Amino acid sequence: MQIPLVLHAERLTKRYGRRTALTDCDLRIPRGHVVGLVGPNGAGKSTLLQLACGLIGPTSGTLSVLGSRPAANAAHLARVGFVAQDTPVYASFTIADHLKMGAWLNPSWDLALATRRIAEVGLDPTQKAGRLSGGQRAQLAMTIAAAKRPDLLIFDEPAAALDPLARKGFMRSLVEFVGELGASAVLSSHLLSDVEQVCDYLVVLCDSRIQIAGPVRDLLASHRRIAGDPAKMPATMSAGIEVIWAEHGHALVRGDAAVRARDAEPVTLEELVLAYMSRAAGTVTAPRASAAVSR
Ligand SMILES: Nc1ncnc2c1ncn2[C@@H]1O[C@H](COP(=O)(O)OP(=O)(O)OP(=O)(O)O)[C@@H](O)[C@H]1O
Repeated sequence: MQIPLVLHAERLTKRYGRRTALTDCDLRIPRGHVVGLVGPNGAGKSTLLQLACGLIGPTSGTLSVLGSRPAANAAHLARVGFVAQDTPVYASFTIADHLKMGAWLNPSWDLALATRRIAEVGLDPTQKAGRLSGGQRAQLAMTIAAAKRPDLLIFDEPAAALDPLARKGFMRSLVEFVGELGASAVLSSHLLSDVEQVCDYLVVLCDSRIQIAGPVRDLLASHRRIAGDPAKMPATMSAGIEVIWAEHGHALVRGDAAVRARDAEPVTLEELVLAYMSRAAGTVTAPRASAAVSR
């Protein structure tokens, strides 16, 4: 039986004039995950999320979301909740106005869920949204997205401007919403600790290209850190080991042989992400071993 995909991209490319934001991206992300989308500034993360919401169209290649073209019709739009980078709200509307507007715009609106969450996070429904703090605004934007009862929640760095405590509360709410709705989620973030805390699937995007994608557990299981002189590593590597990144006498390597290698140590999610980001940025100090492992 084929597992339904939440995002399926094939050779997805997006150009803005002469600038390329996404290049030949292939992705097959099964439903039921909380996906962490990470990469440096300008990597193409927001572009990918905006394509998934149907806010922009691809230059070439294809992307399907929950099995359909993004924003294919009203019914499909209702299945996707989006929280944008700046968590926009209507400044002169109260929180209660926002909930009323949500009910008016969304056929599947869950007013009980929205009202309960607003109370749980300590917001006053009569307060004007323009007077909310960044953290409160983020909670309101997430509540509105979740009260649509979507199958997919998309977050574009919504917690970036929040202090650590507000971010913790936001992340907890995110996990609770996903659990309560039985939804999938995609979250772009620069904060690897957040990704580590809530995501069970990772996509690393650098310089417009997917570097690696997969369930966090599988990725951690297939990579190791080994000690040695990076300059000599390719010569000492056996077939089936790919050097992702090497520096300061250590290398992050991938492959079955790497996992079995003597003295190989487990890697953290942060080490894994930084290794792929360093490689994409061209700061690799050791060349790849000849027997590269396919993605
Ligand atoms: N509307 C636009 N017009 C022209 N270029 C754009 C536009 N939107 C994005 N870009 C360019 O596309 C590339 C990818 O941008 P994008 O915003 O998707 O990256 P990002 O990974 O989300 O970055 P950040 O982490 O800084 O938010 C960048 O080079 C950016 O300058």
